[in-house]
Amino acid sequence: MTEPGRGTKIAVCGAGSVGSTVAYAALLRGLADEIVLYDIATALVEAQAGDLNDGAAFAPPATVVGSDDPAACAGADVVVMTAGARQKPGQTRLDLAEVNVGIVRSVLGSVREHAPDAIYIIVTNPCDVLTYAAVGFLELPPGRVFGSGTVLDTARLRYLLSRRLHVSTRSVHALVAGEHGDSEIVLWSSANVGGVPLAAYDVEGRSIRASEYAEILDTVAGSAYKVIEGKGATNYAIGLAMADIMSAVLRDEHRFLPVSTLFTGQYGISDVCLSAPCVVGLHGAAGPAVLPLDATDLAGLRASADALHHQNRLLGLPSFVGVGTS
Ligand SMILES: NC(=O)C1=CN([C@@H]2O[C@H](COP(=O)(O)OP(=O)(O)OC[C@H]3O[C@@H](n4cnc5c(N)ncnc54)[C@H](O)[C@@H]3O)[C@@H](O)[C@H]2O)C=CC1
Ligand SMILES: CC(=O)C(=O)O
Repeated sequence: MTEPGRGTKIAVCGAGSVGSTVAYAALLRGLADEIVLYDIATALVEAQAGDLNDGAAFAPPATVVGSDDPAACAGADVVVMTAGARQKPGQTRLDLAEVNVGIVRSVLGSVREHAPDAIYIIVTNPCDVLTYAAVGFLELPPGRVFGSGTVLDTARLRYLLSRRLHVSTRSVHALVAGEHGDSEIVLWSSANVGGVPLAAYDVEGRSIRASEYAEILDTVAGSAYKVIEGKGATNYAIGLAMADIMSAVLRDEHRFLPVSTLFTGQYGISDVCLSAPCVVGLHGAAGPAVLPLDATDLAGLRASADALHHQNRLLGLPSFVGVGTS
């Protein structure tokens, strides 16, 4: 592992709820020496950076810069894309696709000129569609462009299962895969608690029955809708999730994380970005790894891929298989 925060630079595009919370979480974790917030809203981005710098006495040493100039992202090791429209109550993530494809293309098109060697992580929704688009137009090897994917959804699932089973979230090993959105699935066949397969887990009368799976998935997939209904946006959990992903990159942790990457035949899925566990480190995201799934999980993953594939075609995104794979 590399030392954290030695000459490292993170650039966060978009200084709204998500971008500012990602910067805050990165600051508290001591992930970089310099954190740049870039946004077209000049007053907002300067205010967010000023507010974060005012907390310097309480965090590991780092400088936060706020700028409306993409050149401020020059030399970044990691670029996090959060700029763009967010869901209004009742909207799905896919409803944002058309407007956000244009924003991601214009923002990352200019940032790439200044940060050609960075790892690019897409958070803006719909995360998988935008990751697919970005893999194409950034023309970088696919592993250097990936989406935050279902890392957040997986955290939501682990939290929910941990409450029901009265165990630490850290002892729950269960993954959400597929779309970061309505067609996501839980990989029930590989879920375990403290090494015990979830289906066989029964401690102090606490267990999860297969009959509860659908309701648990609904709760996990509905989590963002509920938060957005109440406060207009989600920001804290994605901020923490992004700090974890950036730590895996900058500290070269080689961690398995369910991030969104271009599939090239894994699970019989090609030419679409969605989440399955990938090894994340300084190189970006390698994979996805192919887990032994049962027929139900495999069918669910393929159905999620089909939904995203359909969306990519509706948007007229060209097929990018073979681009930047060297
Ligand atoms: N992947 C995930 O797990 C999650 C994704 N999101 C997504 O993150 C995105 C951002 O959400 P919020 O921060 O809540 O929205 P927000 O509205 O608070 O912030 C968006 C920011 O983007 C900036 N922006 C817009 N166009 C720009 C451009 N062309 N260049 C530079 N900056 C530009 C705006 O000025 C604004 O400050 C949304 O698409 C949301 O759906 C949110 C939570 C979780
Ligand atoms: C908004 C969103 O994508 C989430 O919180 O999952």
